Amino acid sequence: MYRILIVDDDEYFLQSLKNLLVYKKYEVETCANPIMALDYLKKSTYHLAFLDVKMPGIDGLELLENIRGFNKDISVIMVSGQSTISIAVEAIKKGAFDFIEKPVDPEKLQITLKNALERQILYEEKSRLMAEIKSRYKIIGCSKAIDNVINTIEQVAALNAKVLITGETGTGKELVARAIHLTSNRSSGPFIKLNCAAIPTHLLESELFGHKKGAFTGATYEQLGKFQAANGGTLFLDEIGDMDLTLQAKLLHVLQDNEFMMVGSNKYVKVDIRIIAATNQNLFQLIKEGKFREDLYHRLNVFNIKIPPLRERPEDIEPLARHFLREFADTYNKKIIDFTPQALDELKRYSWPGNVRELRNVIEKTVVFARGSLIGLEELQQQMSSPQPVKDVLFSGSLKEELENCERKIIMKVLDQTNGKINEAAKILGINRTSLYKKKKRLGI
Ligand SMILES: Nc1ncnc2c1ncn2[C@@H]1O[C@H](COP(=O)(O)OP(=O)(O)OP(=O)(O)O)[C@@H](O)[C@H]1O
Repeated sequence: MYRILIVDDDEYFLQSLKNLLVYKKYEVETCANPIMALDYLKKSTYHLAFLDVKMPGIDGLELLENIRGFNKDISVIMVSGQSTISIAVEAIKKGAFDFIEKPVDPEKLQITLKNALERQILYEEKSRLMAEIKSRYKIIGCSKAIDNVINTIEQVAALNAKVLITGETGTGKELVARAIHLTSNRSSGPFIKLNCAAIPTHLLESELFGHKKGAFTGATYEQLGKFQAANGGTLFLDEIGDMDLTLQAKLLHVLQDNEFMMVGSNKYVKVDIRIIAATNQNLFQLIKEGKFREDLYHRLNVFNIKIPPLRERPEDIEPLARHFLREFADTYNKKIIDFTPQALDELKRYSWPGNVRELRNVIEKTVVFARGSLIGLEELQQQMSSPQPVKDVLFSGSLKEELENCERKIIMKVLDQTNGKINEAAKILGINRTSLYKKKKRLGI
C-alpha cells in the first residue's frame, strides 16, 4: 500500500485531504509542523508527500530543499492557497513532481496522484535494477559517473544496438561490456572477446572471419572465426583503435550487411551478433590522423559509454578498495577486516594511472603479505609502484617530458625486478601486457 505524508499547518485542510486519500485506500499520515515533518521523513518511508507552500518556521519550498538533501526518491506535490506561476516553477526546479491549488479539485488531485505514483513505481523499478546490476556484475562505485554508466547499461541492454565503450586502460570497459551482454536478451548466447591489439594484423582477419583449409600457408584445416563463435551472442572488440585500415573496411561491410566471407572462401556467411567495441585511444584523433575510418566510428558509436579514470571519481576508491579487500581476504583465507585510516588516505591520495586494475592488484599483493587484521600505511606503500605524492616532484623540463621520464624510470625498475618478464611487470604496474608493450615502444625502452 502506498504511504503518503501531508504537511500543512492548517489542521482543517490536513484532515479533509487525509479523509479523501484514506477513502481512496492510501495509508496517510499528517503533520502540522514542518520541522517535525523532517523527522517523520527521516524515520519512515513514504512514497509521496504533500507540502503546503506557506507555513510558519520554514516554508514548503525550503522544506522541499531540505528533504532533497537526504531523500531523492520521494515524490513531492506542493499545495498552495495563493499559487503563482513563479512559485510553481521554483518548486519544480527544486525537485517537486507537481503543484496543486487550494481548494483542491478532487479530479485534478486524482490525476496528479496517479501520475506521481506511476513515476514512483518507475523510479523504484529503476533503482532496483541499478542495484541489481551493481551487485550481480560487481560494478562497484558510488560516484555519479558509475551511476551514469549503470543507467546506460540498463537502457542499452535490451536494445540490440552497438555500443562503444571508451576509457583509459583498467577503468572497467570489459566489465561493462559483459554486464551489457548479461543484462540483454542474448545472455544465454556466447560472449566472445577479441583483443584487436594483441593479435598481429595479418592474423586478425582470420581470427575475426575464420579461414578455409589452404587459404594461406599454414592453414592446414578450416577454422571458424570469432564472428561465427559469437553467433546468437555478443562480440566484444577490445582495443578497436588498433585495428588496421584494411580490416576496418571489411568490418564496416559486416556491420552494414551482417554477412562476411571466411578467408579463402567466396561465399557469404550470415550471422546474428551484437557488437560492443572498446578503446582507450582517442578515436577522434585517430580519425584526424587518417588511422581510423569515420564511417566505422559512427557505425560503432550508436551508444557511447565513457568511463572516467579513477582519479576523476575518487569517491569510488574506498568502496572499491574494501570490495577487493574482502575478495582477496576470502581467496587467501586471511582474517583482514579493514584498512587503517592512514592507509585509506594514501589510497585516496594516489592518482592510479592504471585505474581500477592497478588498485585491485595493489590490494591483492597487500593482502598476500599482510600480517594483522588491519592493513596499515607501510604495508600498503610497499606494494604501490609510486607512493610519492605528485607534489613532491621537482620539475625541470616540460610536464610531458617529466611525466615520460618518470614513467620510463618506473617501468625500467619494474622490468628489472621481474627480470624482463612482461606479464609479471604488467601485473605489478596494474596495466595489461599490450599497454606495457606500447609504453615500452613509445618510451624507447
Ligand atoms: N567499477 C568496478 N567495480 C569492480 N571492479 C572493477 C570496476 N572497474 C574495473 N574493475 C576491475 O578492474 C579490472 C580491470 O577492468 P577491465 O579489464 O574491465 O578494464 P578495461 O578498461 O577493459 O582494461 P583494458 O583497457 O586494459 O582492457 C578487472 O578485474 C575488473 O573486474
